[in-house]
Amino acid sequence: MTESKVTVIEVGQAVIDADTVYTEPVHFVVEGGIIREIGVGSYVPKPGQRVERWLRKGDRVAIPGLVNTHGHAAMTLLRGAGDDMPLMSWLHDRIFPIEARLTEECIYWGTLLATWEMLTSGTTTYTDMYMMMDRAAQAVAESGMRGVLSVGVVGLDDTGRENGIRRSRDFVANWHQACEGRIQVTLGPHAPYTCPEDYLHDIAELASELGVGLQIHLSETRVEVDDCLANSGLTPIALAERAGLFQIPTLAAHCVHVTDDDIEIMRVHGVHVAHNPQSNLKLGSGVAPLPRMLERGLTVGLGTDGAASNNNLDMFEEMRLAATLHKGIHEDAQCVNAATAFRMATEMGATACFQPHGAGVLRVGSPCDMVLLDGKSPRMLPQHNLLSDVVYAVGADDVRDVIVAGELVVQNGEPLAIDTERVAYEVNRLRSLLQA
Ligand SMILES: N[C@@H](CCSC[C@H]1O[C@@H](n2cnc3c(=O)[nH]cnc32)[C@H](O)[C@@H]1O)C(=O)O
Ligand SMILES: [Zn+2]
Repeated sequence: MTESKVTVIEVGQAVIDADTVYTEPVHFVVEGGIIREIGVGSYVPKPGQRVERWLRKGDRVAIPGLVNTHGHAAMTLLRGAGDDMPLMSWLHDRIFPIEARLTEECIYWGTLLATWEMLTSGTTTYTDMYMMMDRAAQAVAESGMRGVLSVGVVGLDDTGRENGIRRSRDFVANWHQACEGRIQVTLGPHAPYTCPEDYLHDIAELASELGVGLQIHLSETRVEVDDCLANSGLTPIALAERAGLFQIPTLAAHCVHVTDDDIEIMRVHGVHVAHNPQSNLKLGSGVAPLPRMLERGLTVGLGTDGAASNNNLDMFEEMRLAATLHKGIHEDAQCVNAATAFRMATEMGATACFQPHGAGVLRVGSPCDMVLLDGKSPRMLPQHNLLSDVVYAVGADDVRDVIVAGELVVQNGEPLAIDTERVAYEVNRLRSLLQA
């Protein structure tokens, strides 16, 4: 009989999913990056079983890794470069001119900075849509993080369109399912106001040929919707449907200014949504009708967007905002409860960004993507309700250890595969280049 080599993780408490909490010591047996067994108390190895690694973390609380369903990682280099501006002038007057100066090394170091910030604040899976994405993928591969990555494309001229199709095709070939499936690739048409309808159709055809999904910004601002209606007589959602986009598994970021008809279109086609409450507030875009989208059965995850429109990548903040903002807007304290916000930041977010069934929870058969919180944090006391503490009290500062695909990637707050001093040096060097 071949010997099985397993990792055992023993913790003081665990939130398995939004409905299941262990408030006494529990162990997880992990093999091949997958949770094979969960049990109360310490683990007793089976005959013929060798425990290769034993993480004894009795003062930790395990939760599923958080899932950031929308962002542009290397925009960490643009953090603080453009504040207090609405989306369109922010993009055209501040962001695009700086992005024109970005180099391959900017994308590599900016993405590595983002993985450092995300991993140490409890995010184990994120999505990306940016440029020079081979260097971003290299950083994600090195960091140990799980990524759903796309080449952002715009189609405002023929050269850009052909170039975008070629870069997208190459990126899928080079990186889809890389690092034993830790990296997945989708297509990334930027938005309906930068990708004409026929180009969106070409992108949908390419996605169908390559067998991948896509991510796109939709109905983020009132201006976007009004312009789209004026130009095509359709909302951005209806235009995306007419372009054939929703024949492809689609993750639509923002969906702030959507009508009931738009939500019905998204429901019928199974369009997933990335809700980015902090970015929508900071850019003055508005507040998405999250309760209505959830009521109608849409799959909605949470995202930070880029660090230039947030300005951090903290999913605990995004989760708490999702659980409180809509209560205030609707004057209804039962709106988007703790379990719903937690589910959006984990299980539903994983589904939204095309992760396999079982991702985003700590059940048997799930990928072992796990965050270990400091069980001795004052924010965990007196613990009337552990899930409530995780959503309404705990923060990124309480993250101690992080495991992705069964591998320890953060220990006592330090990322194990990222040279943080070198990242800080390079990012500061590049900031002066971008400021020039
Ligand atoms: N401009 C890239 C293609 C798009 S990458 C993704 C783009 O989305 C931009 N972006 C970041 N946040 C948002 C947002 O909230 N709405 C729309 N675009 C955004 C970001 O600055 C970047 O230009 C190129 O020419 O290769
Ligand atoms: Zn975005």
